Amino acid sequence: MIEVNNLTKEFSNKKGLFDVDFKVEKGQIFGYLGPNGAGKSTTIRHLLGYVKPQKGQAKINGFDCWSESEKIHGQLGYIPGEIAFVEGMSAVDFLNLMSGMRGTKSNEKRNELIARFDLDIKTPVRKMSKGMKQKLAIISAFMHDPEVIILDEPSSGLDPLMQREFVDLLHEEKKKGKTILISSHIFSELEDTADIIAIIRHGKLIKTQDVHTLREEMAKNIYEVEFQNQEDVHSLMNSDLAISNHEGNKATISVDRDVNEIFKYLSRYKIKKFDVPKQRLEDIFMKYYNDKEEHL
Ligand SMILES: Nc1ncnc2c1ncn2[C@@H]1O[C@H](COP(=O)(O)OP(=O)(O)OP(=O)(O)O)[C@@H](O)[C@H]1O
Repeated sequence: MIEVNNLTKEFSNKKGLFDVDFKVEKGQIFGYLGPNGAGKSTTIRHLLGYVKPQKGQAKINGFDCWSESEKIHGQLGYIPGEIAFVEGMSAVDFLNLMSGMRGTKSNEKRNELIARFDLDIKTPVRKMSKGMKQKLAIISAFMHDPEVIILDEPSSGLDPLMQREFVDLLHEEKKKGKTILISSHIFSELEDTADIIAIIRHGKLIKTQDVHTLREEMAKNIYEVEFQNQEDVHSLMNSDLAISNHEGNKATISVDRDVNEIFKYLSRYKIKKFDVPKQRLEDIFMKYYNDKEEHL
C-alpha cells in the first residue's frame, strides 16, 4: 500500500508539492495525471526515498519512504521518467546487474517478460531505440515480482501492440494484488488501467476520482432524444425533466431518476431516435486539467 499524507516540499523558486494526500490500496492502480512541471516526479522521488519531505510523509507498506527507505527497495519496482542506462552495457548486462543488486534468485519471470516484450537482450543499450529502452525498463521493473510498482510515463515510446501487451501485464499484476502507481501527462495512458485518477497541478491535487463510479454515473445519466416534431422539444422543456441541451428537434436529458420514468414520459411523443451517448472520460478530465488554474 502507498500512503502520502500532507506531503509538502517547497523549492526555493516556490515550486514543489503542497499538502498532497492520497492512498493507493493493495490491488489498485492509481493514475497520477498532470501537465509538465505539475509535481508528479517530485512525488515519486519522495516515494523512492530520494528526497526528504519538508512536511508530511510518504509511506510504502507501512515504512517511511525517507527514514526506512532500505526496507522498501526490495519490494519496489520502478520505471523512471527519463531512463539513464549505463551506455557500455547490453540489456542482459543491465538485467544481471539489477538482479544482483536486488538479490533476485529466480530468472523465471525475467525470461517470461523478455519473450513477451520480444526484446533482443544482446543488443548494446547505446544501439537501442527509445521503445527498446522502455521495454528494458519494464522488464527490469517487473522481473523481481515486486509488491509495489511505480511507473513514470511507462508506455511512452511503445508501439500500439506493445502498449496493449503492457496494459494486459498491468491488469494481471493488479489481479495478483500488486499496488501500482502510474504517472502520466496523457489521460489515454491511464484510461484502460487506472481505478482512481488524481489530477495534480502546480503541486496541488485538484481532483481525485474513482473511475468506475464515474463511468457508472456517466452511463446512467445522459440520454439524447431526437423527436419527430420540433414542438415536442418545447413541450419537454416545460416538463420537470432536466434538459441539458437542445437544438432543432433534438434534446439531451440529464437525469438521475429511473430510466422507466423517462420512457413513460417520452412515450407520449413520436421519437425518431434515442441514444445513450458515450461521454468520453477524457473530456471530463481535460476540463480539470485545463480550467482549474483560477481555483487554486
Ligand atoms: N530541485 C529542484 N529545485 C527547484 N525546482 C524544482 C526542483 N525539482 C523540481 N522543481 C520544480 O518543481 C516543479 C515540479 O516538477 P516535477 O518534475 O515534479 O514535475 P512533473 O509533474 O514530473 O513534470 P513532467 O511531466 O514534465 O515530468 C517544476 O516546476 C520543477 O521545475
